[in-house]
Amino acid sequence: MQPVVVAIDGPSGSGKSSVSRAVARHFGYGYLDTGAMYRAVTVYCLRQGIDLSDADAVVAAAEELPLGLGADPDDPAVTLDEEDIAAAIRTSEVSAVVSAVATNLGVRAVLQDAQRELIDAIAEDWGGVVAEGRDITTVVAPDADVRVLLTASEEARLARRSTELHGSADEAAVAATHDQIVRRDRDDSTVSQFTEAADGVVLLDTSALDFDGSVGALVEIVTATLARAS
Ligand SMILES: Nc1ncnc2c1ncn2[C@@H]1O[C@H](COP(=O)(O)OP(=O)(O)O)[C@@H](O)[C@H]1O
Ligand SMILES: Nc1ccn([C@H]2C[C@H](O)[C@@H](COP(=O)(O)OP(=O)(O)O)O2)c(=O)n1
Repeated sequence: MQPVVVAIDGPSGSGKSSVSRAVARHFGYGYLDTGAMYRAVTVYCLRQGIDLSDADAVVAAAEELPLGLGADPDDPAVTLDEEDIAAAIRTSEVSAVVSAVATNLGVRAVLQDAQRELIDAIAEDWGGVVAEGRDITTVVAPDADVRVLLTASEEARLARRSTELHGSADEAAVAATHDQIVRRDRDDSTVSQFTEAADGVVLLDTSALDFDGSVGALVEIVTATLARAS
């Protein structure tokens, strides 16, 4: 059996990470969070005192990054030199500046190459991989067996992230989340196209779905696409 590659893209708060992990678990596949790689470069630069606006220095950091990524959807470990940085990459400080790294085209080239290798290796080890990010369906793995753009309305995405970070989706909490969703997507979309489904990419809008409904819908798309191809 050929290993299966499932590519998922989408804007912030659409549910890429959580839904992709659940879908990987369902099929027994490995999981790759490509956003964690941009975040890890950011943490590394902040710790080394590298100015994020110094494009060449940030590319050099991406090239020498001592990164470890676990593919287990139940425990997607992220390490730098063996140190667990899973929490460090998710701080608001990192979320606020990660787009400066993600819009560095030299960094993107380095990480995209690494992601292609990881996708092949994880798919081989696990029989399949669910890889998620912003440019997986279009640039990193355009030949993936299943390609899905996971979206949700800005309102739904703001409410989800706000609930996750602040435990509420009231007006103040949503306002505090605005930069993380709206400004960051605007910056990120200058280098990747993740607002409209490219040719051959299935659009899954989860605005009206709860978490389990989103997982079920994605499982159905994967199952149907693989059945059609066999
Ligand atoms: N369909 C959904 N309905 C409600 N909440 C969801 C749904 N999908 C994801 N979530 C929740 O929204 C938050 C953001 O999801 P996440 O997977 O981090 O999105 P992304 O990786 O696209 O930024 C998480 O707390 C997640 O549990
Ligand atoms: N394939 C990818 C993955 C992430 N990025 C960028 C976009 C984001 O600003 C950062 C972090 O991505 P991540 O998926 O962790 O972000 P969110 O979970 O949506 O908050 O990296 C990218 O440009 N290309």
